[in-house]
Amino acid sequence: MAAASESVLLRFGNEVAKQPTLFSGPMKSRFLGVPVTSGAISWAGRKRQVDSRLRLAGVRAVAEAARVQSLSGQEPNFGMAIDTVAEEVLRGEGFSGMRKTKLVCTIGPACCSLLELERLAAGGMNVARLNMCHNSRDWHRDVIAKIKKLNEQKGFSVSVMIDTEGSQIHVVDHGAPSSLKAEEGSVWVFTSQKFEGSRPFTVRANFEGFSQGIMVGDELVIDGGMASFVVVEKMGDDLRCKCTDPGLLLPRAKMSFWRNGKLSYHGIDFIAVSFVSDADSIKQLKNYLSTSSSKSVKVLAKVETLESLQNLEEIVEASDGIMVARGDLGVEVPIEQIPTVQEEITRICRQLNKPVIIASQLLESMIEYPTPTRAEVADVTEVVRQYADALMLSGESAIGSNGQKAVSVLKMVSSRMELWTREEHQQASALYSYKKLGASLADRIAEAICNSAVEMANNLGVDAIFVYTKHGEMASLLSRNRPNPPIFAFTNDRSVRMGLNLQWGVIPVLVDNLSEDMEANVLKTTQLLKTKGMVKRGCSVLVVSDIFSTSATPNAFQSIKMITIS
Ligand SMILES: Nc1ncnc2c1ncn2[C@@H]1O[C@H](COP(=O)(O)OP(=O)(O)OP(=O)(O)O)[C@@H](O)[C@H]1O
Ligand SMILES: CC(=O)C(=O)O
Ligand SMILES: [K+]
Ligand SMILES: [Mg+2]
Repeated sequence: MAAASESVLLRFGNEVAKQPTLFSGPMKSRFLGVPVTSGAISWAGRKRQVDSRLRLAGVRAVAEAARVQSLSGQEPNFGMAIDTVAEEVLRGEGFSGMRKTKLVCTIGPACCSLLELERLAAGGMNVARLNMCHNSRDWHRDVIAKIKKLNEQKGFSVSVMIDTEGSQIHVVDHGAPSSLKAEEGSVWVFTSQKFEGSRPFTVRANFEGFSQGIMVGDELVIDGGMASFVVVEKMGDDLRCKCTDPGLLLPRAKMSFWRNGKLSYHGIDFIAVSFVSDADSIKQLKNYLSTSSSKSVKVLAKVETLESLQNLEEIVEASDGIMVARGDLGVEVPIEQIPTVQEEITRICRQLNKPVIIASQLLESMIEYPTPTRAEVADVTEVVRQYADALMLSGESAIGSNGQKAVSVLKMVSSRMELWTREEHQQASALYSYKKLGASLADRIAEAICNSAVEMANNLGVDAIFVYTKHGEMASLLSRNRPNPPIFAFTNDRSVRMGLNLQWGVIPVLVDNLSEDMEANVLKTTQLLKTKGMVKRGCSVLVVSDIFSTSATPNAFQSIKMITIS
């Protein structure tokens, strides 16, 4: 057999071991015999850390003999979709050119044409944010359609986030202590009259003029789509509304009106909820979504009030991610506290394995001027140093005249800081992350495997991590460790792919099919990447998976394996 590549396969059973059995006996030397590409540092010393971490985690590793594996032989008709921007970078600069910090751009009048959107996507936008506070729903629907078109026709992978209306919208309350279900066809009165307790089918709005300008036929949307009504009658300032889309009415829900056509949630990947105060509203929205056709939509909580800071951990736990909305937050808390609050939120999100976006005023001056201030560059640099998942542009892209340029500034500044942490502070930051992270999540096995995999990847100096993942969980756990090499997450679930667009260092790749045979998955995907010129001979890759290993091992197995591209 030609020694095209040598690999070691480590299999981790799902049960917790009583005895640490890792790396004992002959396996040790075989393992140390893995051909390692440049960058492997002091492996023998580091191995002890890997050992002890895995022991601590109680993971039993069944090490298989080192095997020679040839990655030749192509599978016909195996489809794979990877963002065209990532593809270009890979071809040109290789794995080391991949940016880790993700970019969110708010879409507004300055960038809503197909051409402008394409420029933003080509410039590196990973997620497009649509703020429901502005413009009509037809406008939003049109932008979403354009993004979908670009993804389909030009090979981009831009996720869509809608940001529900915030301070501008009305808060309504039905007075009952918990949520009420609005059934389809039921008729409710929305009133600004104050009353104690609750009245059947009555919801009060917090603002007297809430119905001004509203016409019969308008649509009333609760919490960005939790439930919808159509206005059937105006009675003075009150509105009689019939439920058209059943759902839950939370105490203190947010209400907005729509006219002419319905905002379709089709194709939306994230809902960012403004002015979240506790975990309940997030839980209820997620619960509602889970019973609707929008199951896979991820719910992000915007932290922008004092209350949300007081309930931070429960909010982070309940949501699929956080946006640090520094604009409104800066109104609620003294602005000198924003930097420390931001760092703390970022830390908690990473600890609890939830992506975090830092938003507002990152490059504010660029709304008008073509270059950022030094202070803005320092701010962005600090966000990247704190290892936030994503940076967000607001007015810079939505209404500014230098949107593309602002994106390229974010890209440059983040790439620079990422390189610096990688090369110059590699060890220090690795130690920092380990001390801080610890084992804190529910799935401690997966967590321990991913922590160890990242330590291995960093120490072995591999060029990339490939993770084969059904639900994205392992990809996100790897990302949480902020590894030096980029993480390619292969999944056969479109919504998993779009959801991972927000995660630090993850390049989601959609594949036709993930087999239970890991060898086949690795072979097919690697071969295809090679054929497309995206990986080169000699690259070393650490492979992690949460997919069944072989038919001989009927239980779910997770594995770590190192391969060298032949
Ligand atoms: N779809 C849009 N149409 C018109 N203007 C927009 C649109 N989206 C954003 N803008 C403009 O860009 C500015 C910044 O946008 P952004 O959505 O971040 O506002 P924001 O008020 O900070 O958000 P939020 O209301 O969620 O706190 C807004 O003040 C608004 O003037
Ligand atoms: C983005 C946002 O909502 C804020 O900064 O307030
Ligand atoms: K908003
Ligand atoms: Mg806000």
